[in-house]
Amino acid sequence: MTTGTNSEIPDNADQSGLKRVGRKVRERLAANPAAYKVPSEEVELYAIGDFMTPAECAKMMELIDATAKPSRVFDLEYSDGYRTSYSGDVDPHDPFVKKINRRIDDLLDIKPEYGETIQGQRYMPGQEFQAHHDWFHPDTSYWELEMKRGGQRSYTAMVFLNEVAAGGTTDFTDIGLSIDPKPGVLLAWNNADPEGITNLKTMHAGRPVLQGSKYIITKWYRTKKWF
Ligand SMILES: O=C(O)CCC(=O)C(=O)O
Ligand SMILES: [Fe+2]
Repeated sequence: MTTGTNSEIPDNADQSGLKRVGRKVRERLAANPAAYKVPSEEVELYAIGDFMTPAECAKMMELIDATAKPSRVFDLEYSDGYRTSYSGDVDPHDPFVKKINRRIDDLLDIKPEYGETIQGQRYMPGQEFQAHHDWFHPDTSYWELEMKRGGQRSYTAMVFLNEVAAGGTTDFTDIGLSIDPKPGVLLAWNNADPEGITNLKTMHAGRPVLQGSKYIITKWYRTKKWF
């Protein structure tokens, strides 16, 4: 991994971009009394309560259901054992989705063009998203392509849309933090450390839903224009 201090070394790991986005979000959220910084030395993580109203959560869940194929066979075929939830893009041109999208951009003060489209996820009992990092690992087949189409994933924003009867917590497995889904709550975390180095400690999982269902939206930001 390069440090970016020597201009002859290309910043392949996107350190300067990650550092820049991280700083900007930090400044923005520090000035927002509604943003609660989750106490951790290792991961920069914030929670914002009531980011979406109950009516907005209900509407988003309807959109997720509308894009989700109801068939269980489809779900089984879709699943790769790693992320077993239904997952799909909600229509980015839908005026309501656009409104929520703009609100997240504004909350974090990240350029709208850095943002990937909002993803909806629906977990039924037994479904989960096993421990992973949202940032791209350099040893993967898609790393080079992704670096060219927006750079590294800088920030993650995620909103819980409903109360889960049992299970479905979001666990940051390396720092021993477990977060209960609370409708309307937005979580946002920096995938890098303040120096712009991708942070191993951001390892997290969507634990299996045991009872009921779990709906969330996720939005990932890059360090450059995403396309
Ligand atoms: O479902 C969760 O709690 C985690 C989702 C997640 O990690 C993601 O969408 O990247
Ligand atoms: Fe994730």
